[in-house]
Amino acid sequence: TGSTRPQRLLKAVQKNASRGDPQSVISAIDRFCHSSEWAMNVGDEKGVILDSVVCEVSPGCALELGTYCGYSTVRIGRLLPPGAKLITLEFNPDYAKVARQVIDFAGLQEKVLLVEGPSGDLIPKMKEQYGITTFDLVFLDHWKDRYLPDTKLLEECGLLRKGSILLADNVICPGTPDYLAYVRSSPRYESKYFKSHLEYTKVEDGLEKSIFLG
Ligand SMILES: O=C(NCCc1nnc(-c2ccc3[nH]cnc3c2)[nH]1)c1cc(-c2ccc(F)cc2)cc(O)c1O
Ligand SMILES: [Mg+2]
Repeated sequence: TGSTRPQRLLKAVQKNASRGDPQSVISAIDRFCHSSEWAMNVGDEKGVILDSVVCEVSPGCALELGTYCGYSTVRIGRLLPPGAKLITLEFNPDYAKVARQVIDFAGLQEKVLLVEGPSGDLIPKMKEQYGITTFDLVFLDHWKDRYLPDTKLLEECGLLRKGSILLADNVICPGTPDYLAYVRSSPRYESKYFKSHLEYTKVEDGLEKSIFLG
């Protein structure tokens, strides 16, 4: 049987990147997506905005919802301060299998914990199972209809503190209208839109950065 797109993306990393060099992994995936097959990574243009927020927050503890092939996991992981941790949740076992190999190839396995399962079940277990108090940064990039329920779940589980940053991908395309309305209208968030484009295309998309006010 044929390979899947994530498997072909992984082959491109193994062929064109250097083991232990996260930037070469990022470049290999971007080259693959620009010149061979589109894939739903946050991409190079929105990736620069993601990088700037990660550097600004310099999180001791970060959460990613939606690993896919691990592209944004590597982008975030390579910028974490020493001793910091990134937990990334993935529902699809085939995506997780590829992502683990991409994260390992980049040499970031000590900083990143990939957990398989549905976010709705895993978020309430974060404190007891992974010893999390609160997340300094949350990157939302999973199913677009899960952004709002999972944000409410993070609030209810006491996983956000005054100043925690939520950064959401795809708020225009495919779009997350209920999430956007919530963070932009709630007095508990200060929200800002970063206009960009859907990865590897000219279609409009953007990231929404929301500060939890407690
Ligand atoms: O669906 C997306 N991303 C989500 C994948 C995923 N990868 N993992 C999950 C998961 C879902 C539950 C989960 N529960 C716990 N972990 C979970 C992970 N979902 C996505 C789609 C597009 C896109 C745009 C235009 C198009 F024409 C077609 C597609 C662009 C993007 O940047 C995306 O991020
Ligand atoms: Mg996305």
